[in-house]
Amino acid sequence: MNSAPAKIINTTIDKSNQFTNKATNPMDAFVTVAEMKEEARKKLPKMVYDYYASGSNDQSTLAENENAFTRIKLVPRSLVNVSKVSTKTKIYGQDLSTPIMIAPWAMQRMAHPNGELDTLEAAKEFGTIMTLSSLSTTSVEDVSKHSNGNPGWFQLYVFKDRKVSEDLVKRVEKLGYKALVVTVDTPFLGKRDADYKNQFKLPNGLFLKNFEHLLLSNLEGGLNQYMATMIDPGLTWKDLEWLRSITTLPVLVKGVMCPQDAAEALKHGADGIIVSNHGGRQLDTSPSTIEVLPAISKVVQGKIPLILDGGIRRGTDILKALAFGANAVLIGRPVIWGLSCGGKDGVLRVLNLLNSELQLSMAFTGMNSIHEITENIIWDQNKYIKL
Ligand SMILES: Cc1cc2nc3c(=O)[nH]c(=O)nc-3n(C[C@H](O)[C@H](O)[C@H](O)COP(=O)(O)O)c2cc1C
Ligand SMILES: CCCCC(=O)C(=O)O
Repeated sequence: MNSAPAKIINTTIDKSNQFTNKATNPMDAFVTVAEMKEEARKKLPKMVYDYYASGSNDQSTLAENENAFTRIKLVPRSLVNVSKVSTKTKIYGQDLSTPIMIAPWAMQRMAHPNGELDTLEAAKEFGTIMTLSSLSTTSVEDVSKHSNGNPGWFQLYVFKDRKVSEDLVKRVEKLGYKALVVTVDTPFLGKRDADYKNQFKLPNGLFLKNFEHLLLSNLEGGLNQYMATMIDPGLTWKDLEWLRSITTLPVLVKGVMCPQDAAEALKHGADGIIVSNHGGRQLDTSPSTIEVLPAISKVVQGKIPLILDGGIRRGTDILKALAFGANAVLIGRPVIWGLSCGGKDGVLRVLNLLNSELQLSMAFTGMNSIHEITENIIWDQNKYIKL
């Protein structure tokens, strides 16, 4: 018997952040980040999809980033007035509609012709911040111009030739970027097997736009060789002081996975810490980010903003990160899939889905605002048996 094709029900999210079945945009057909990933897989060339999706080696950290969230249980609370749940928050004095920000990810024009510009538009429309990668396929100048001089944050890879990095820092400071995110987990690029097999290279017509003038903009020798040639593996904590001396922008350190490194970051004047294992793309078999967050939060003690990324695919994941001490989260792959599926509208859909799920899970745990969220909403058998 032939069964009729399943009817697609488009689900939109209304002003009070509830899911309803009124379609307004084709992107509303997607109800989960996982569905958007599957659509992106079908749409993108294999070489591009593999580069975006891959983790390093056996991809066990990539999987663990997601699985660790599922193992953590939340405690439902009843009869708390949750008629006015708000996800609003602030970072460095800037108002945000959500604690969800957009992680730096390289080469966005492989996902959509408008690349970084569409991601930025979605971030701004939603009331959040995008961090632009050093390795963008749109220049820092064009991104800034597109946002009327308010482009968000900038991610810095420190080059062997310090002058290249110093010039870039000066450029972004002048162009209105509001913070520098220095990535410290990439002295070399992790071994992502699929990129070797596919002999990854930038598709014709795309370039690393920030370095065109230096002839550092093509990747003919492959990603690993490019990074090994350009990036300084000799970077140390002392260089954080150098970086702070050449800019007035807040400097966040991205790629901290151990409490001792968090202490070093504080000692050397970091203005923020991003707990990250680079989305499972660097040291395989390192722990998930949510697992190490409590120990790092204990060191940071709220002195500077603490942000987590890695494996966030649901609103409940965000709630758990906030409960363990993060002030905000970054999302990487969900945005990649959103941009691939529908440009700006696709990224907006991802932000809407995750924020609505976050809001719903806040209501179920009796939380009305971001700053009320503590570890008390995490199920801990020992704690509850003792009560
Ligand atoms: C395709 C891709 C490119 C990335 N490029 C950069 C980059 O240029 N700079 C950087 O600091 N991190 C980069 N990252 C890491 C992300 O900023 C972030 O740490 C990671 O994606 C978070 O994990 P998630 O994808 O599970 O959300 C990249 C990640 C991916 C998947
Ligand atoms: C040469 C591209 C490196 C960008 C990056 O950080 C990543 O792919 O994880």
